[in-house]
Amino acid sequence: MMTVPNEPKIRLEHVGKMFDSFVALDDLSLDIRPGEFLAIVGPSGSGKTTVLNMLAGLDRQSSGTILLDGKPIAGPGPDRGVMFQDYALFPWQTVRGNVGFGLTHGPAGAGLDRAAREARVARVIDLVNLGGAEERYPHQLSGGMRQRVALGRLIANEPEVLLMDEPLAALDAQTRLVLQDEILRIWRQDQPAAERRTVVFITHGIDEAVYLADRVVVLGSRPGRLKAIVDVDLPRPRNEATRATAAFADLSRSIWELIRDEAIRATVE
Ligand SMILES: Nc1ncnc2c1ncn2[C@@H]1O[C@H](COP(=O)(O)OP(=O)(O)OP(=O)(O)O)[C@@H](O)[C@H]1O
Repeated sequence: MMTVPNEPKIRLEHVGKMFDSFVALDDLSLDIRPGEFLAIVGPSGSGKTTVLNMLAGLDRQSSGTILLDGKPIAGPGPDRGVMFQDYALFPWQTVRGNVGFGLTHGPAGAGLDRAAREARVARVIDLVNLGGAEERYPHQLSGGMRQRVALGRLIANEPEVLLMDEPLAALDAQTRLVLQDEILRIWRQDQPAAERRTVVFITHGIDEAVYLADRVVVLGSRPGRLKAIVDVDLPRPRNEATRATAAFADLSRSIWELIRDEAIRATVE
């Protein structure tokens, strides 16, 4: 990886985003550290997806600067992988075909011969616990399995930065908990930060943000703006016991208090 120690992986400096005269995001400055798991929470309309789209290079800020490894983001690139809530799998491709799609058809596979690509796909399928389902098609999979495929496709390309927009929101509560642990394992929470990828993870779930993240960025709305950055100093590796601690409950409550009024307002307007 190109990461320079002590330099931020991503730096946002006074970033603003307008849609015509509507301010979707106002003056956001934030450093994201290499290997960090950063969660973003905030009420509906606070600009979470707008931030992620700009980091992905799918949209451009109206003002300010966004640097990745010290260089301005000019568009999408293989150094960043994106996963959405309803990440559309290719229905005509099997699990193996979907996981390997970026390697076969995208820049991530350049320089890998067929055997190397197949070996990587097999390793990733194992990693996301889809062994035995390689030849199944998306319509033959549960929602949880489909998001595993999407996760596999994301990491098969080995991007340095994972950008995830509510990837677990469509799943039932139990499956979501299982996949949270999978994401932490894949992120290598038991390894030093230098061994990890950088993750930016948007969620509506405050508990989910606290369970997963090193820091939680809390955005406010109207206009979208930074409200607080909360350090989550819960020890790693985290597991079921983590959720039962008083520290976990305290952190979740304090984040909820930060967004409660706006979240309630967002439901009645
Ligand atoms: N292409 C667009 N054109 C006009 N307005 C937009 C566009 N994209 C987003 N917005 C507006 O910008 C604001 C921020 O949107 P964004 O999707 O980033 O919020 P969010 O925090 O991700 O919301 P949610 O939690 O509902 O997904 C919203 O008020 C939205 O309506």
